Amino acid sequence: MIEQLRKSFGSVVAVAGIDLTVQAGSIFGIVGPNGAGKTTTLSMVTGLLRPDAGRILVHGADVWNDPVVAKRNMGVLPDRLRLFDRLTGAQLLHYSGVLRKLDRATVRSRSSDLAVAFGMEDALDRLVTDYSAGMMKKIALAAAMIHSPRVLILDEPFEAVDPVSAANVIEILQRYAEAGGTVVMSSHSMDLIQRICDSVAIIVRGAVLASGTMDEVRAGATLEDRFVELAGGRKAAEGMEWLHSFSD
Ligand SMILES: Nc1ncnc2c1ncn2[C@@H]1O[C@H](COP(=O)(O)OP(=O)(O)OP(=O)(O)O)[C@@H](O)[C@H]1O
Repeated sequence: MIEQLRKSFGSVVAVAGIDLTVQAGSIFGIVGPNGAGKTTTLSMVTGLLRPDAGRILVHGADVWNDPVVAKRNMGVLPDRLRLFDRLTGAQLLHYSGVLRKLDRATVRSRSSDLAVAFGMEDALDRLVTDYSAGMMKKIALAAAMIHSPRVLILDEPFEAVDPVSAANVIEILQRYAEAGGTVVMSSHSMDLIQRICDSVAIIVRGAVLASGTMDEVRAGATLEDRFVELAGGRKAAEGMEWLHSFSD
């Protein structure tokens, strides 16, 4: 649950008083135009960025007053991946599990399950720094899941991920939610959010313009149409004639 969350960077108001309630066992999507405040919101929710005001409760624990308990319940895929990329994929999963107090045997068996699920069996012995963008995303996602948290907070989880891997990840997330896990994810893919999320919030200029179940927010239209309508519509491609005048 997020209550009256606010954050400014100098004169830029990134998050202007956001309230959201996410039901346990649901997949909740956050969508919004570039610069709307999605990453800033998720960074505050995961304890990476201190809010100017507001409160975030994760299964009853306040992220900023009771961080150890709140963070125990969370698996996080941050926006800009800052991975320990001089490790191999296997080592990264190992340390992610051990830091979460899993024993070595559990880490080993979960790592191999995750490698199969994410199609990364052949990559685990290679350095993460040599991975492609999509592979980095997948290993970071695997690392976020290894301790079986109650809540997964995923910033753009499908960016750069190929369609087969994305389908596998979607199935994993759906089964996780059916078992009672909660997923909060941001994405620019309207089709994907519409297809897999139970509930959604549309954030524009740091404020929630619509939130609720997918059907409530869509209100008979597609999510993409509602998004474009609320985000201020499309700009006509006028005044760019120079682009068609080819400089050669
Ligand atoms: N560390 C920072 N310092 C200064 N301004 C910031 C910082 N982080 C974000 N902002 C500003 O806050 C606003 C919201 O940014 P944010 O990254 O949350 O947007 P977003 O919705 O995640 O966008 P995108 O879809 O492009 O990832 C933007 O105007 C951005 O320039």
